[in-house]
Amino acid sequence: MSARPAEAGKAAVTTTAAPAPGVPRAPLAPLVIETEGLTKRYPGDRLAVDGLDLRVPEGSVFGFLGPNGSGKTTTIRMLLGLITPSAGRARVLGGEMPGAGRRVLPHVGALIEGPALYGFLSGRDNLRRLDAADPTASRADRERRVSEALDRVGLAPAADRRARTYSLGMKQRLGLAAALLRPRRLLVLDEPTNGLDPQGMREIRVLVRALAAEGTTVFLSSHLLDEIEQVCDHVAVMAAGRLRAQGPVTELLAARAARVVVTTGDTEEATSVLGAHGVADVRQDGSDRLSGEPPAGLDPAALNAALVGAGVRVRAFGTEAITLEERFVELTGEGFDGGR
Ligand SMILES: Nc1ncnc2c1ncn2[C@@H]1O[C@H](COP(=O)(O)OP(=O)(O)OP(=O)(O)O)[C@@H](O)[C@H]1O
Repeated sequence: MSARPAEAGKAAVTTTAAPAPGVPRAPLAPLVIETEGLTKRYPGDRLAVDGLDLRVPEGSVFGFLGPNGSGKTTTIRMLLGLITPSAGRARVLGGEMPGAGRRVLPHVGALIEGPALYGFLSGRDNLRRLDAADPTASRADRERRVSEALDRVGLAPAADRRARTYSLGMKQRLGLAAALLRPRRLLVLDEPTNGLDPQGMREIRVLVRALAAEGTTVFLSSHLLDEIEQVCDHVAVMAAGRLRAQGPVTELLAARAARVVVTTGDTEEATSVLGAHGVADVRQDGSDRLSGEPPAGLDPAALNAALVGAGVRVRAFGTEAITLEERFVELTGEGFDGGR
């Protein structure tokens, strides 16, 4: 028998890079989602998710990023016990899914593939109906719960309009209100801003941030890098059913050296000096601008001195941090729709 949700995941920890000697390790957050070798093979031998080891720390806003078809929805369906894995295991709030679903799922709010709403009912009546379908929700408090959930997502002014008159963003927010009818430890949102205009996207982002600030862990899938950059502190990158990287966004960027950038008219000579010092992937970005990846441990100042020493007339020299977008393209081998 696994631990109760309230105690869930206490033994599990996130793995982070080892601290420098003498630097105390930061306390590690318990995990709210942890999978091991999670795999889904659909009939016809289509491997949608392949050996996924996912670790989602409590309190994080965790971005599950990957191009369309990379296995995000399939993973979410397995996490929520909607489909059975072909292999591996998934633990959510300390409970093994799908077996622990009854105990775990009341603590998990989910929004997948758009909310199931009745267009002819008002937003408020939709929530009343959903609340009434929850056997653990007391009737006496229903009106209060429904009003609070509508307030939460900023829909109180439109609460008594029919849902079919709502914009897509309002419908998404109503779906979120449904997920928030009771307090949740974890919110799982599958592409929550899909199809929304910039205003609708902003509304969802504000809500996600507010929920995270209250301590709810938010697991959010997206194929939009922009969205992940703006709200998430942790990220996992999927491509073709496999996990390419995961961890705090800052660590993911730090794992890769900045590029050196040299501005000079002597591009040929500079290219050969850079090459001789092990700078890889040297690119000429303009008529007088070169950039490349320095080897680990190479002091940029020494490289600058070497260029000058070789007679290269250096007009500017510096390093340039890699962007999240460049890092993800590297990890997945595919471009992302930046949503810009
Ligand atoms: N029920 C199914 N039967 C067979 N193949 C499926 C099924 N559902 C998904 N797939 C396939 O599994 C792969 C992963 O799909 P999935 O929907 O999990 O990806 P995704 O990253 O969520 O993409 P999207 O954002 O487009 O939904 C795709 O190749 C998809 O065609």
